[in-house]
Amino acid sequence: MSSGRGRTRSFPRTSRRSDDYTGGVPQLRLALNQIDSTVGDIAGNAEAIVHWTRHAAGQGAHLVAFPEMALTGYPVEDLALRSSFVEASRAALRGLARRLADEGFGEVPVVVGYLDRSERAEPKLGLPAGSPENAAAVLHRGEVVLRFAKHHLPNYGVFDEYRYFVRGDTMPVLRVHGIDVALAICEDLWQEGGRVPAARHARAGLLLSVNASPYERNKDDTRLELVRKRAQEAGCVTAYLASTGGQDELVFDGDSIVVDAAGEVIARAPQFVEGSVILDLELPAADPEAPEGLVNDGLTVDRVVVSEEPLPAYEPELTGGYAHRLEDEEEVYSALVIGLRAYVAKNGFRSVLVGLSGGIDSALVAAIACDALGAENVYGVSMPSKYSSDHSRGDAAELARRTGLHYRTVSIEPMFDAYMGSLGLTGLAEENLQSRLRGTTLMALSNQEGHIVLAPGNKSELAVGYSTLYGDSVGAFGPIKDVYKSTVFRLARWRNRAAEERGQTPPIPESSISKPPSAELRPGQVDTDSLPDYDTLDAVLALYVDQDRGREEIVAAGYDEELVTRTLRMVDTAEYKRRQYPPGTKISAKGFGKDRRLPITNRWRETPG
Ligand SMILES: Nc1ncnc2c1ncn2[C@@H]1O[C@H](COP(=O)(O)OP(=O)(O)OC[C@H]2O[C@@H]([n+]3cccc(C(=O)O)c3)[C@H](O)[C@@H]2O)[C@@H](O)[C@H]1O
Ligand SMILES: Nc1ncnc2c1ncn2[C@@H]1O[C@H](COP(=O)(O)OP(=O)(O)OP(=O)(O)O)[C@@H](O)[C@H]1O
Ligand SMILES: NC(=O)CC[C@H](N)C(=O)O
Repeated sequence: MSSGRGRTRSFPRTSRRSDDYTGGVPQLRLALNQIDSTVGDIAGNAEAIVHWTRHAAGQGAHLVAFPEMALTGYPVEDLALRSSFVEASRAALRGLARRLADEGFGEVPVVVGYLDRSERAEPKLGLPAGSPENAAAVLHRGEVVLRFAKHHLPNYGVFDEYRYFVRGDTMPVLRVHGIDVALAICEDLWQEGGRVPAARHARAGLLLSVNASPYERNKDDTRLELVRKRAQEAGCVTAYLASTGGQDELVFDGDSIVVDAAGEVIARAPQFVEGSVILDLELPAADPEAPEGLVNDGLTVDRVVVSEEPLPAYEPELTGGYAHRLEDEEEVYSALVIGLRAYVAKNGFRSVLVGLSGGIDSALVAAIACDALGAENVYGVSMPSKYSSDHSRGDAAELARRTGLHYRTVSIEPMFDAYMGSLGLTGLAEENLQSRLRGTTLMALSNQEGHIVLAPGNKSELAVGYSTLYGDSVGAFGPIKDVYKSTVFRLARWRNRAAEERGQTPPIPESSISKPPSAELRPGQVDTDSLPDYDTLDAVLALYVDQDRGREEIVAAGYDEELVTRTLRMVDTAEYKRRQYPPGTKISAKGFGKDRRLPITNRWRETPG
């Protein structure tokens, strides 16, 4: 499913009308379609491409672009290894070219990312000829007139592109209305060398990069600086087309950028919103002396001319604009909303179920779910035991009242008594039984009613193993699994503040935010009985988990030696639990999952000395 198919949204833009406009320079109206594709839904994605091309053509665009692998969705992971999928992508691309022409858009070149296969082998990566390519093509007059593969492949963090793809060795250049447009795919901009300097050597008038760049906190600033730097290196206007939406743990945050040759921003699209940036550019005419053949870094120019004649001069109207930027908490919160919404919708569900303890984690998860899906699709269950405090029950009910989510109470006491009568458990076994009865209750209701269960664990808890296996860790999706507890507090406060500013009821009860966190599995239990305070814990975890610093370094950074040793040990011994945790939205550079891969069986310990 690609959202927004039914409606078409153009981002706000400023219009400039200049009386002294003389015209006569090569011009282009460029449409960057910041769309949300769904992995594997080739037909649905093709439909979206037609829809947005229709919109762009209706706005008079001369060149239309779609993100990296827009036709297949991104990342396709091991689907790339299945030739049936690769062939379906190739066939769909040809079909799309014909369809666009049949619908009357054949004259407008359309750049589309898709999955292809290579004639060439990549022996260094062990990839034979016929292996997949992360490719893009230009469709024009019913034909695929130019195709190319990503040159630089990302092979770090969540990316494994050496595992799949043969890299491209051409410098694709599309001549449209007498302007040379150099083309690139995502990582081509992130690494030094390759297509950026090649675009300069090829004397391109515009560098157009199609991307699928997963969201991480603060990455928008990094991207902006990157695009500005690359534009200066390429020596031409640079358009960076981003995708939007969510795919499993990844969120694509939009924020397409166009900068001039000096790196000054011409246009910046909204974050997290599907839509189209359409703008008029005045660009240098193609250089008749522009080189052919090998230009740079083993890249050979592959130039295709779709139209040599410059356009009759027209007055530029769509001259860019700068979309409103989200503040840090709003940005992270939006990513969490988009991630959950995409997961639920793209997996064919409508509603979610969450255990409401009255605590901040489940309250934040419920608030995110209400924003993502509407309160009418969120089901909360209070499952008190004999250790549940009155305020916990009250806070859970208050959350339901504030948000309007469906709410019910299921006491776990009779089940607990039945188990205790049969098994006679004590200590930790008795504590965890309560959590497991809640997990079983949620899964039973999920089976019965068809909602997916949300696991409310945060990154701090996941790091130290502070959750019960098959208890509060059950679920389909963990919306805040990459959010440290200290950020959980900030997000909850931000969400309430945002509601107040909009004249709405803050969703999260104040006492859920202000009371000391507790698992309430035994009388009077609070998290700080077994864990350091969350600010200190999170600071140590940020060094160990996110930055891979060793024990000595963390102690040298000023943290108590015993605390560091204990924390690191907890992290190390919880790997088995994390591996069994549901997927959840990534917001950091190192989320638990593909970003951080550690052996479960592992005797290495960051011990003193
Ligand atoms: N390497 C390994 N590979 C596979 N399994 C391994 C294992 N090491 C232990 N195990 C197994 O794991 C199980 C122990 O794990 P588990 O049953 O989860 O129990 P455990 O981790 O021992 O205890 C749960 C902890 O989480 C806390 N908690 C629970 C619930 C909610 C919250 C909260 O505030 O959110 C906190 C609770 O207070 C307690 O400290 C045992 O069956 C053990 O055999
Ligand atoms: N009484 C309860 N009723 C319903 N669900 C519960 C209850 N107690 C715990 N849970 C579920 O188990 C999860 C773990 O909760 P717990 O109270 O152990 O600690 P927590 O990690 O501090 O979470 P929270 O901040 O949501 O309380 C909760 O988020 C909630 O989904
Ligand atoms: N799809 C890609 O090539 C993405 C890689 C790039 N470094 C990014 O995170 O944006």
